[in-house]
Amino acid sequence: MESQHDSAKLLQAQSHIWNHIFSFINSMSLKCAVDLGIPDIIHNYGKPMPLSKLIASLLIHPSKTCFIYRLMRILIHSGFFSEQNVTEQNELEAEYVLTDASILLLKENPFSMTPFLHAMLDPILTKPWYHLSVWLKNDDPTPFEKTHGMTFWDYAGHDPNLNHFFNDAMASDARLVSRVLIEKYKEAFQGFESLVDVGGGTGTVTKAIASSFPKMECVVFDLPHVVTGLQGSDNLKYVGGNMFEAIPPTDAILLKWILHDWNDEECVNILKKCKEAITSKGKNEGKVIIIDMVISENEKRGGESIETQLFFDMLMMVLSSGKERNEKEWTKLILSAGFSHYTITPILGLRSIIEIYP
Ligand SMILES: C[S@@+](CC[C@H](N)C(=O)[O-])C[C@H]1O[C@@H](n2cnc3c(N)ncnc32)[C@H](O)[C@@H]1O
Ligand SMILES: O=c1cc(-c2ccc(O)cc2)oc2c(O)c(O)ccc12
Repeated sequence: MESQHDSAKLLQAQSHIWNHIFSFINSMSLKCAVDLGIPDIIHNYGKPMPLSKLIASLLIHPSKTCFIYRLMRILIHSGFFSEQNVTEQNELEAEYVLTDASILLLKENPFSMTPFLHAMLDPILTKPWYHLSVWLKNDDPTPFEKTHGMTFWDYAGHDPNLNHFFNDAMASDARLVSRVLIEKYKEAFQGFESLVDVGGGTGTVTKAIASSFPKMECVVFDLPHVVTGLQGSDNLKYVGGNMFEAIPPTDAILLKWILHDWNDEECVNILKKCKEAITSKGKNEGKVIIIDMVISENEKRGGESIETQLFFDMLMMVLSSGKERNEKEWTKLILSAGFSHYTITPILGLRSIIEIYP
C-alpha cells in the first residue's frame, strides 16, 4: 500500500516536472499559429472553420498539412481555440472557432496583443534566459547585458529593429490600458492644466488623455531615439530627455510601466525628479500617477494571476534591474522619495493605479 502511494507520488512529480520543462511549447505553439495567421484566417472565414478549409488557406508545404490538426489540438487545450465536431459525408470533421484569447490576437483588433507576443518571444529577449544561472554567479548587472554586452536601452538605441518592435509592443498594451483608464477612471486626470507622461514611449496613452482633456497641455517625455521625429498635436508634444536628469515642469506625472524596470535606488531617484517637476498650477494638488503591479500577498488572487505577476517579476530580473513590488515595498519607495501619502486603485486587472502626493 505504502509503495503504491510512493509510486503515485513519484509519477505525479515526474509529470509536474515535464509540464515545467515543456512550458515553452505553449508559447512556441502560440507563436507558430500567430505567425501562420491562423486566428485571422478563422476570423475572416466568418463561421466555424473546418480543418480542411483551414489547411487549404494556410501558406504551408503540401507535405506538412497533416501537422495542423496537432498544432490546433494543443492550442484548443490551452484555450486559444475551441472545437465543434460535425459529420460531413459520413466523416467526422473538426470545426474551429476563436475564443476571447485568440480574438485579442487578431491583427484588426485595436487591442491586439500580437506585437507584445512577437517582442517577448524574439531571440534578443529570450536568449538572456540561458544566462540566468551564470549571471547569478558573476557581477554582470543583468542577464541581458551578460548576453548582449550592453544595456537594453543602448541595444534599442543602436538597433532600429529592437527599438521598433519593443515600442510597438508597449503601444499595443497602452491601447488596451488607455481604453480601460478613460472608461473607468477618467477622474484621475481631472483638474490638471498639464501632464507629463515620463517614459511615455510613442505616446499612445497620452494621445488618449490629450483628446479626452483638450485643455490639458500634455507632454510625452522619453529617450531621444524613441521620440525623435514623432508628430505632436495642439495639446500634445514630444520631448526627448533623461528622467534621471530632469523632467519638464507639470501638474501631474504619469509613470506607466516605468518603476518596475528599475531597482529601489533608481526608483527613488526617478520619484525625486518627479517631485521636483510638480508645480501644482491647476485646481488640484499635483500628483504622480503610477501604473504598475502590486504583487498580491497571501495568494488572495487566483493562482494564474499570481503566476503572471511572478512571470513579470522574473522578466524584469532578466532584462532590467527592476522588480515587481508588494504594497509594503511600494510604501517604502514612495516615502523614501519624500511623498506624503498614496492611494491604490486596482482597476487594471493585474495592475493598479497608485496615486502619490507630495
Ligand atoms: C517599459 S517601457 C514603458 C512605455 C510606456 N510608458 C508604456 O507603458 O507603454 C519604458 C519606457 O521608458 C523609457 N525610458 C527608459 N529610460 C529612460 C530615461 N532615462 N528617461 C526617459 N525615458 C526612459 C523607454 O524608452 C521606454 O519607452
Ligand atoms: O521586455 C521588456 C524589457 C524591459 C526593460 C528592459 C531593460 C531595462 O533596463 C528596462 C526595461 O521592460 C519591459 C517592461 O517594462 C514591460 O512592462 C514589458 C516588457 C519589458
